[in-house]
Amino acid sequence: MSTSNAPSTDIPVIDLGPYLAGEEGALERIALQLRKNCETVGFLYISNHGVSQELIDRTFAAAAAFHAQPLEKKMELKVDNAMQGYLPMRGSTTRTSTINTNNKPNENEAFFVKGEGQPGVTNRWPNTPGFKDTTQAYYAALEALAQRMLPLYARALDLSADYFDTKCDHPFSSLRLSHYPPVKEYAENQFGIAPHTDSTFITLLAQNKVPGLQIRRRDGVWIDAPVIEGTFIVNTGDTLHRWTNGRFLSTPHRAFNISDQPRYAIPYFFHPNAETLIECLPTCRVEGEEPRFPPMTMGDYMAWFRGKNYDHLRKAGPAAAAE
Ligand SMILES: O=C(O)CCC(=O)C(=O)O
Ligand SMILES: [Fe+2]
Repeated sequence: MSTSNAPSTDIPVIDLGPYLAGEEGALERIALQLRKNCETVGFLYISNHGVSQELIDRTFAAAAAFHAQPLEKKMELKVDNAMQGYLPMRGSTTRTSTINTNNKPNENEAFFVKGEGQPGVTNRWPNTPGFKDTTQAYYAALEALAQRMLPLYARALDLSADYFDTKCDHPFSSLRLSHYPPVKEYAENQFGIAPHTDSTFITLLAQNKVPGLQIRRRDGVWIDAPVIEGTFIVNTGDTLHRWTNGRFLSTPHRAFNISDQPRYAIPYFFHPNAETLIECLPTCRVEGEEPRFPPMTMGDYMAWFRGKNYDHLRKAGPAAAAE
């Protein structure tokens, strides 16, 4: 594994407290901080976000308990065409990545929880104690947080504060509970999760006790993502990148586990509604130029993304991924 010794980039922590408390002027002030970060890094840290450490810890524990089960038990909930359920070890290869030619499967397994009421979704739950209650509470807390952040993104883009609200009021999101077993030595071009940018509007990633996440700076150097207790990492994804005509950056990242213990990650992937059209925002058009990305609904974009990256959908063909 090619870790670097480069010093970590100075990524400021954005304190959401004043905004969440409704303090006057906080929306505009924090929106400006957000804009600066998204135009230069696309990988930010938020503190005072209102999600309890107890719930975060419980969700990590739910991930650990699920993955500790025998394989046959996990396979009873094998991932379906709506991407709900258990994705077996090496069940994905990140082929949509524009930053690396990923040709080896990711050395992780995962369980996906989807929002109830999403097209084609019926969540199936494992019997591990408290799993459903914990993951649903976590899902709901992070969905609410992501939605609270929408006015910040809207103002950062000089749009009315409620611009994204109706476009993201039944989000096409998911919670992923990943397990990366320790790997002493990764093969050439093999990773816990291969270099990629997320498909999302934003991803909310709880801090991990086991290191392994790296981000690629704009100068091409990979650095260990700083671990800052009490913060979430907020990662701009490709949906927001496309929507802003490339103005907001989606930062390349990857993960390994070279520790001697299992590593779990619990990213919440926030997407707009399936039917929302992702088309160059009015404030991001460049005079006299065509937008950089063709318009696409969120649902179509995700069908393309999933059909490429997840083996069971790749084998089933495009119709299955669009379900
Ligand atoms: O394992 C991590 O820390 C990051 C996971 C990730 O980037 C992803 O699941 O998209
Ligand atoms: Fe990611």
